[in-house]
Amino acid sequence: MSIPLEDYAMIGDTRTAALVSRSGDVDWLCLPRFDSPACFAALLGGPEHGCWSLAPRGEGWRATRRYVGDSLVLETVFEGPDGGSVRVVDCMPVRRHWPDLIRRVEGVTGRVSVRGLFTPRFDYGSTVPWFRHDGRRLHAVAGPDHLVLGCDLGLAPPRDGEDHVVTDFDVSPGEIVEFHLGWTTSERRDLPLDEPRDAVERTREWWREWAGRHRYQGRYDQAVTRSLLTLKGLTYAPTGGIVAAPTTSLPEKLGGVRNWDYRFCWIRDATFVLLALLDAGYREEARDWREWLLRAVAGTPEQMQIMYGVDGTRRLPETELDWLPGYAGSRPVHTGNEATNQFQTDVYGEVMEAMHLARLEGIPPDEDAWRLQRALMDFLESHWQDPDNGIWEVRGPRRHFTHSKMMAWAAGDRAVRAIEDISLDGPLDRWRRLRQEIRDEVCEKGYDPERETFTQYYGSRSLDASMLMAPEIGFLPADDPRMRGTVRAVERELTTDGLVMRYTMDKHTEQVDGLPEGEGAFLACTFWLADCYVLRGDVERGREVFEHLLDLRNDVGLLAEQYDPAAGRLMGNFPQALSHIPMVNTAFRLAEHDGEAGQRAARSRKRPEA
Ligand SMILES: OC[C@H]1O[C@H](O[C@H]2O[C@H](CO)[C@@H](O)[C@H](O)[C@H]2O)[C@H](O)[C@@H](O)[C@@H]1O
Repeated sequence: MSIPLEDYAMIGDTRTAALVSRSGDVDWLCLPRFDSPACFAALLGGPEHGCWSLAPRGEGWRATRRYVGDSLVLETVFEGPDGGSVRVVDCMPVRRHWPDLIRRVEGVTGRVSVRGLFTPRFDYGSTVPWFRHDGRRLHAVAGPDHLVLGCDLGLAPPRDGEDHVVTDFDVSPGEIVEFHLGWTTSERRDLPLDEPRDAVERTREWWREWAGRHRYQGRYDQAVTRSLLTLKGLTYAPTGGIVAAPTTSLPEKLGGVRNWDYRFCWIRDATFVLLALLDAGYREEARDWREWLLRAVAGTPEQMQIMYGVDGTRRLPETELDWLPGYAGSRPVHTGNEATNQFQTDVYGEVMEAMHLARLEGIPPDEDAWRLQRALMDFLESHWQDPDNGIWEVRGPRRHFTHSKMMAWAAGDRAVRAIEDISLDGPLDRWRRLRQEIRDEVCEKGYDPERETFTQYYGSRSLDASMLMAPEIGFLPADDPRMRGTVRAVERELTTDGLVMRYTMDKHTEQVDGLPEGEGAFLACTFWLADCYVLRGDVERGREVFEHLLDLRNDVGLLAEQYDPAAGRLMGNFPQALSHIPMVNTAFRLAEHDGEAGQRAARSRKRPEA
């Protein structure tokens, strides 16, 4: 049985990220960037697929861990049955040149025997490297990759016939042993590794300074700060792109086939991150993301994709890694994502919203931005009536998804507002008419008056929790009877143990999404339900849902995409931006009601039209 996702923590350097387990194993790390092949892939198999463990020897050790202050520096304390204890500090210095990972072991009490077991496997666990010892450091090389491992104790080369490196040592109180792992390309013979001692402190300080700049002030400060740090950790600094999660193929159902690669930039997810960061006051990241977007989508609007690689790469072919058994046996394991080629109307609304808010927030204008927006509107005017794959990226036939049309309305609305509020130049009357036409159609075809709810797609009886976003985007106020009815329907038909499934799962599901049914409750949808309560004035009910979600975070404050209420486990890729974004949003919303924070971005002042 695989290690529960709850047992993992993320460390990262804003270019890639590693998952470290509670028992001291680095089980996932892609180098040099998020979407590179993993050199430690035990997460999706076993230690033989790449793992670096560092922990006290023997049985009976109890681990407690935390991030050191507001940082991505992880500290795990192991306490032994005989009173001995040792602290392991893990971090990835925010990168200047080469990616590196530091693991520091500190003796706390007693004399403790520690074992390091270094088993790199390149290309997602498939390639055993050649090891070389240069008298000081250990080198593991294969194909394009070269890992360099240093340790102030010195390291022995692997023993004959062995393809891993064992380091046994003892530490007493106050003693420190540091390991420093760097990556470079294989043609380089060596790597100038930084002096690690103060790298840990510098890394901690870098994150502390970043976290200290947000403007949330309220009772959920710790949760908000951790979510913001996680979102920053999912940012690819060189380009401003933001990945949906640092992992691939963590299943939406244990043993299931819904296993996808999330190490890419979805326009939708990245826009939501941007809005949360803007709310929190991070304008630099917002500006970088806007620049990334403008570069990524450059070209004709017909060619705009719903996701790109971190550097704007367009082709992300979906392939199976058939040698990996998968997390808890969940196969296939994928790299790349076929959803790249889908048509999803909502992204036009998200781009229009992001650009509009960036302006309202005073992000310095970019002359290409409005030109791009006008081109997108031209495209949307003749394509909003096309069926699409929807927010959930169904792999079944395209349909008229109600959420997609609502987001087309949002695109029209932001285009109109850009002219009305900011005096940009455009066909105001035409866009006003378009906006009205879409609204009328959605309210007629996407709403079931008999059941008093918006439905998943025109004419269907299925429900979809994405409808809960209608008040947030300004389509209808939360206390509109149609929204109240939709909330009742979601409570009745999509909610299990207080958590919301994203859409109706029944015998028709496979026809709609093209995949066998079965997955956990979708955490972002549950936050959206909380938002609906708060927005219509049921603040305590919203708070209850929010605090229930807070309880699902693991001990270091991280959430996956989904939660399986029956198994009591986090499911899906981890940690997931789409879950941490609404954590920030809902906390801001509650803070406004509590009178705790009045400085949220302009977005909160926007009120839906009836
Ligand atoms: O469930 C099928 C789809 O699942 C993935 O998409 C989900 O994750 C995306 C990234 O967070 C999110 O934007 C989308 O709304 C989610 O449904 C997967 O990437 C798709 O390939 C898959 O069809």
